[in-house]
Amino acid sequence: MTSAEEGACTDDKCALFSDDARPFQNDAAWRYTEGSLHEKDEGNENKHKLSESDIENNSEDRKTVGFNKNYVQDQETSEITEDNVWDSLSNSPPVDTNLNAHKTVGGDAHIAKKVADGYEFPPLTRIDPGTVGQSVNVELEDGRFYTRITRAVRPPIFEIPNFLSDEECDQIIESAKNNGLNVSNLFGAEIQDELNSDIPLSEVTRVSEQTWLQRSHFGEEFWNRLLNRLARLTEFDIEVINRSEYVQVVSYAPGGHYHAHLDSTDRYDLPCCFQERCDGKTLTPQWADCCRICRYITVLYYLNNAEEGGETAFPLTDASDSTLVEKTVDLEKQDWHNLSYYCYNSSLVVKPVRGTAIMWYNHFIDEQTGYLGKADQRSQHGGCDLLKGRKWIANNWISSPSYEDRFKPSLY
Ligand SMILES: O=C(O)CCC(=O)C(=O)O
Ligand SMILES: [Fe+2]
Repeated sequence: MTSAEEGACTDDKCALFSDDARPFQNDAAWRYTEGSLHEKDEGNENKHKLSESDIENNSEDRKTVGFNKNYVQDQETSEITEDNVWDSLSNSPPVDTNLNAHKTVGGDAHIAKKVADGYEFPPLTRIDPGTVGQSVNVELEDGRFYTRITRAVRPPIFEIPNFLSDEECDQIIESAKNNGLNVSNLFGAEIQDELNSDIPLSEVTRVSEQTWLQRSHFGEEFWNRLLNRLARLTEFDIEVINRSEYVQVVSYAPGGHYHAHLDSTDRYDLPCCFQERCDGKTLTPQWADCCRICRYITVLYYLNNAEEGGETAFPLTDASDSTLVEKTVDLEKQDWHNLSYYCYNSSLVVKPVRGTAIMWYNHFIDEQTGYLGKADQRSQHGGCDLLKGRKWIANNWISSPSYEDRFKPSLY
């Protein structure tokens, strides 16, 4: 199957998007797309169409209805209860009997080395963000300096203007269009159920289309350039970047959004999905049962200027411990997940500017092992309603294993 055949939607199933904005020509069936590169789900149909009246109703909802108390937390987000919320505030390792193993072998955990029969993922590091507003010149290519601006400290969130050139943005968008885009799903949950239901569009967790780009879609030269720039930006071994997930390109039409979520998961009893998928399963809801997403860093690229709306919002970033506790218990009483309503109340709101990259950490570092620790609730974020035009972004997630799996090869 060619990639064009894989990644596509038929005309009527592409109806989330207006004709002039619809770049998708080919006609394979809709399928789960979060993490699914090779499989299609013949049965999925997108019955929820984003019409002009939807968009009007959507803004009407925003004005008059307010937050729907029945809103269900994004499945990609870990369940938070009063009992475990304090865990998510600290760097403390999870209560996990496997940790005993770390104690006996942990002495050399911080020495990264190539091993004869494979690769050892190095322990994790974090760039010191300094203070909000701080600007540092970093040499991301030989002789070429970029500005890295601190936008938040907990977690560190950086903005790097002009990280991608206009030509590079165009090339990524073109490759994505050629590859074909499909309705976006959630890790472990079918968005189709929400789209098919009667709930207003503003209550649907994620409304966008996406595709995955591999090295071959970029071409060797562009890929290597990007890899090097990313390695210098993240201060990671180039092999760590190379062993991470493919690049996810996402496109939003007016009314499109992605409510607040974590990009990673917090299940310590499961292997990382970039290293293992159970029984060869490739469709997200299935593999969500048997592996967890391990995205230490998100690097998000804005590929165009969203005409109006479409900001990336971080509702909890830099929140005090007490605010975080207050905001993450009793989730059914919370309003901050729904960015159709909450966007501009968020602690950080980033306007999409073509070529800019934003980068942040989704996990703490486990203090005992130096490897992947708990997910950081302050990294909750999402895309606000796009009001006009079209928004194109790409996610470059930097995957990282647990200490125990540091020798396990990546599937990428
Ligand atoms: O669209 C945005 O600004 C955020 C997208 C996002 O968080 C995601 O795709 O995981
Ligand atoms: Fe995200």
